[in-house]
Amino acid sequence: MDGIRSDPTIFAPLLAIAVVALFTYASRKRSNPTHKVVKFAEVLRQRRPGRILNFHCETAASVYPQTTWEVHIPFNPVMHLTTSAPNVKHLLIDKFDNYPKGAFWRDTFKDLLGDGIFNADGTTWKKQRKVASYEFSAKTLRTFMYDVFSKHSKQALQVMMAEKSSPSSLVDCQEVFARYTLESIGIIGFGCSLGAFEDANVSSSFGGAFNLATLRTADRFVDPLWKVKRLLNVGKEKELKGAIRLIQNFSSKVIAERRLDDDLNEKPDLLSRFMSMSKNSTSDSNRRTTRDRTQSDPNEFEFSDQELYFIIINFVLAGRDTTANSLTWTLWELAKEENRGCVDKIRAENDRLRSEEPGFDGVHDHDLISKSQYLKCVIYEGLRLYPPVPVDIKCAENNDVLPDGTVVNAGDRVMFLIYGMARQKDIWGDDAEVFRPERFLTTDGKFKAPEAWKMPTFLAGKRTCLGKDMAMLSSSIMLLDFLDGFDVSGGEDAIMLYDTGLTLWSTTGLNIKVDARL
Ligand code: HEM
Repeated sequence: MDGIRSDPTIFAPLLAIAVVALFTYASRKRSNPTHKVVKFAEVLRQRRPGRILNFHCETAASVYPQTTWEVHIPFNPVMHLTTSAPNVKHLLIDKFDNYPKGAFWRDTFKDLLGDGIFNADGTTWKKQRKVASYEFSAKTLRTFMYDVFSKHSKQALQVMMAEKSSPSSLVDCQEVFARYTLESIGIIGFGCSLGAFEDANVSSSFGGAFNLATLRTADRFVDPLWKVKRLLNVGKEKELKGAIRLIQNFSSKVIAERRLDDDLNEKPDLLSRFMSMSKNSTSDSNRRTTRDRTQSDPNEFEFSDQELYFIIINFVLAGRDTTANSLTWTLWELAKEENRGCVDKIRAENDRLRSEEPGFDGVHDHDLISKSQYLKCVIYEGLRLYPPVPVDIKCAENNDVLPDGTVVNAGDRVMFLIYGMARQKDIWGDDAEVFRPERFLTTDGKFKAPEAWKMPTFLAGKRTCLGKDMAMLSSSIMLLDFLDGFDVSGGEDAIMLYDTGLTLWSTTGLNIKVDARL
C-alpha cells in the first residue's frame, strides 16, 4: 500500500472517492429513525476472531425489544441486521422472491464461486438445484456417501492416533475433521483424493488454497475498496487471485481427465454425474434417462468445463468447511466435564440399537444411524449454538416492511444473525446459551427438528441447504466412531476463537485430550 500512497495518480482519485462516499454516507435519509445505527468503524474494530459475533449479540441485547438495527457501509446501501425469527421467515419463505442473493452477493463471490448454485439466482439457480437434487437422493446417501464417510472416518481416526506424538499430548480435533471432510468431499465431488490423509497439514495445497480463498472473499464484505484493490492486484486481493488460480489449475486437470473417461456412467461422484448429463459427454444412455425423468428442455443439462468447475467448487465449499465446523464445536461441548452425561447417553443409545440389530458385526450401518435419535439431538444442538454459516445476507428487490416494522428500501441488504438467534431467550428460553440436546427430544424419545426459520442453520424455504442429510450422516458416522473408540476430555480448558470468515472455523483449533477406550 505504500506504493499507492506515494503515487498521486492513484492516491488522489481514491481520496476523492472516499470523500464523496463519506458525504453520501453522512447525508443519508433514515427510513427507520428509531433504529440504532452501529458505526461501520466500530464493526471493523470488533471484527476479530472470537469477537464479532458476540458484538452482534451484545448489540441485539442493547436494542431489545427492537430486533433490527443498521450498519451503514460507505458506497453501499443500508444493511439491516436482525435476530428476529419472524423476519427470517418473511425473508426466506413468505417473501422469498423479493429477497434474492442479489448483485452485491454475486459480485463478492463471483471470482471464487462463479455462477455455481451458491451464487446464482433465478433460472441459473433453478437449473442447478434441480440437477443436484437428483444427486442427493436418499439412495445415494444410503450407498455411495455412506461408504465414503464410513471409510474415511476410520481412516481419519487412525491417522490421528498414528500422528499423536505422545500418549498424553493434546490432539487438534479440528484438523482431524478438516481432513475427514476434505477427503470425503474430494471423492464425492471430484471422484478423486485430495491427499488430506497424506499431508500432516491441511493448510497446504488444495485445502490451504481453499481456506485462503474463502477468508479473503469474506474480507470483501467489509472492504468497500476491494474492487479497486482487485484492479490494482494488491494486498488481500492479490492473495485471493493466487489461491483461486491454484484451485482452478487442480480442478481443470481433473475435469480434462474425466472428459476422457469411458466409464463415466459407472462413477457416482458429482463431477461424473453432472458430466454424464451434459451433451459433451459420451454417455447417451444416461443422458436419456435423466431427460426422461424431467421431460424438460433438451439443452437443460449441458455444462461447459467452466460451468462444471464452478458447480463442483460450490459443492466443495458447501460440504467441506460446514461439516468440519459442526463436528469441531460439537465435540468441544462433549469434551467438557459438564456434558459427560451427553456422551454417556450417545453410547447407551448406540449399545441399545446394536443389541436390537440381529447379527450386528461391529460396524454401524445406515439404518442404525437413522435410528439414533439422541445422537441427532446432540448434532442439532451443536448446529444451533455454533451454526457453521453464522450470518447470511439477502438483498431486497422492492420496497418492503419486515414483520417487526423495519422499513426496507429496494436495494437494501438484510443480514440475519444465525449465531445471534441461537442465543435469544425469546426463541429458546432462559437456557438459550446452554448446550442441552434434550431440547430437541420429544417425550416419547424422538428427535424433533425445530421450525427451520427459528434455527436457520440450514436456511429455510426454497433455498434450504441441499446437503443437510449428507451433513447429518457424515457427522453421525464420525461422532459414533470417535466416541466408540475414544474418550475425550479437557474441553473446558480448550481456547476456542471462531474466525471471521464465511464459516465458523476455530482459529485456535480444538486441542483436547483424546484417549483410546479400554
Ligand atoms: C453442517 C453442515 C452444513 C450446514 C450448516 C450448511 C448450511 C447451509 C446454508 C446456511 C446454506 C445457505 C447459504 C446461502 O444461500 O446463503 C446452504 C446451502 C447449500 N448447501 Fe449446505 N450446509 C451444510 C452442509 C452441506 C453439505 C455437506 C453439502 C453438500 C455437499 C451442502 C450443500 C449445499 C448447497 C448445494 C447449498 C445451496 C442451496 C441453494 O442455494 O439452493 N451443504 N447450506
